[in-house]
Parts: sequence; structure tokens; C-alpha cells
Amino acid sequence: MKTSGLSSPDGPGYYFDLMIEFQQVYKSYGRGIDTLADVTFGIAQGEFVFVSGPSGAGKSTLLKLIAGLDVPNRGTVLVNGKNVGKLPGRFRPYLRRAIGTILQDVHLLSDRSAFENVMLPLTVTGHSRSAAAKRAHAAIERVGLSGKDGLRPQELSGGDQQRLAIARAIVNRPGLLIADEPTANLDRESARRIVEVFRDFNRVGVTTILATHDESLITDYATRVLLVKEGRVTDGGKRTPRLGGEVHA
Ligand SMILES: Nc1ncnc2c1ncn2[C@@H]1O[C@H](COP(=O)(O)OP(=O)(O)OP(=O)(O)O)[C@@H](O)[C@H]1O
Repeated sequence: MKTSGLSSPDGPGYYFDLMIEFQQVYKSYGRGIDTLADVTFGIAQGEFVFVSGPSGAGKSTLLKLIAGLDVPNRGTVLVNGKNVGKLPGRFRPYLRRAIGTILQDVHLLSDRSAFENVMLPLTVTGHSRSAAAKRAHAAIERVGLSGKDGLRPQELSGGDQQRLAIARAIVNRPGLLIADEPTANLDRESARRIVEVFRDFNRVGVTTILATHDESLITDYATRVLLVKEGRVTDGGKRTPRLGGEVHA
């Protein structure tokens, strides 16, 4: 991928492998206030990044811009070198599949089993029913929900519902996983276990971006923090989490 003129927190070479690039991005929702203003940063392939900041700061907005669910008013958002804001409509399904997205409202289908919820993203990808079922079972196993395939979302605990949302997000094997407050409403222990599920995916190479305002999770797990506050994004750079975990390049 090409380099950019961005300053690098880690010296030359860092931006050669950029997966996500924000270049002077502005986003407002038409009330004269910029939710995001002049935001410039890059995320390299394989990073494990937390997006933090107070409620209403713009964390969800930032994630939606990456996922192509919203477009900037000014500036450029590149994902894998593609300008997401200008992506022709016919390419959007490919972007959706390249990014595993877990938004704040989990949007699991309550009238379908856990297995059927995970199968859904595969129905549009042209897999045979048996190949899709194999993948769905593998995804369910990867997030630790084996044996719960037949349960409906409302029969699962809050933590297990998040696991199910993660299984559905990764079933198409995306290279990028983004999750908005995936541990909200979970007790401390369940929250940690969910972050560890994400960390396991990151360890096998999935670039992972988690929005949270939970400082203890950041202390324990973050290898890099982007702080969103009053429309600005401050890059905290690389850090060593309390619970170890290697810092990715
Ligand atoms: N679709 C929208 N239309 C109008 N305003 C919006 C929209 N989405 C977000 N906003 C506004 O933009 C600001 C940032 O919202 P955002 O949801 O990105 O913040 P956040 O940091 O994720 O907050 P929280 O932690 O509470 O989820 C808020 O003032 C919000 O009201």
C-alpha cells in the first residue's frame, strides 16, 4: 500500500502497511457542530486498537465512517487503500464482508437460533448450504458457544449474546473487526472474557478496533488508544497493556 504524508508514531515504515487512514476528516450532523473535526490517523494491519472517550464524543461516528455506514463531510477515509466515502454502491457489499462489524445494538434476530443468526451473512456469499453450515459451526466454536447453537438469542446471557454477535461478524473471515462498546452491560469478568475473544482473533492477524469508555479494559488490554474528545482524536501511540499481550507492528 502507498505511504501517506502522515507523521508516524513509530518511525519510517509504519505507514507502508496502513489498513485504515483518516486524512483531515470532518463529520457533522448539520447542527453547526463538528462531531469530528480535522481527524488524521492511521491504523496498520494487525493492530489491536481501543477507541476511547466520553459518551457522545464521536466514537460510534468514527467506527461508522470506517465501516462505510456513514460518509465524511470533508476529508478522506481509506480502508485498504479504497476511499470508503466514494465507494460505488456495487462495491459496498464487498466492503461489508471485508469488515466484521458489531454495532451497539447487537441486532440479533430473536426468532432465529444462534446457528441461524451466524448463517445469515453466508447466505449471500454463494457457499453451498453444507459449506456454510461448517463455517458457521466453526465460528460458533471459536467464540466459545459450542453446544448453544440451537438456542435463541434471548435464551443466552448478555456475554453469550456478544459472543454470538462476534461469531456472526467473523463468519466471513474479515481482515478487520470493529466493535462499538461490545462490553457495555456486562459485568467485569464477562467483559474481560469478551475482550479476550477479540484478542484471540487479533493474535491470528485480524486487525481489531474496539470502542469503549471502560478505563480498566484499556489499562489491561490496550496496545494502542485513540482518544476521541470534543471532536478531536488524539493518538496515544503504542503502549504495553497490564495483562501483557504482544504489541503488534
Ligand atoms: N445519525 C445522527 N444524527 C444526528 N446526530 C448524531 C447522529 N449520530 C451521532 N450523532 C451525534 O454525534 C455526537 C457523537 O455521537 P457518537 O454516537 O458518535 O458518540 P459516542 O462517543 O459513540 O457516544 P456513546 O459512548 O454515548 O455511544 C453526539 O452528539 C450524537 O448525538
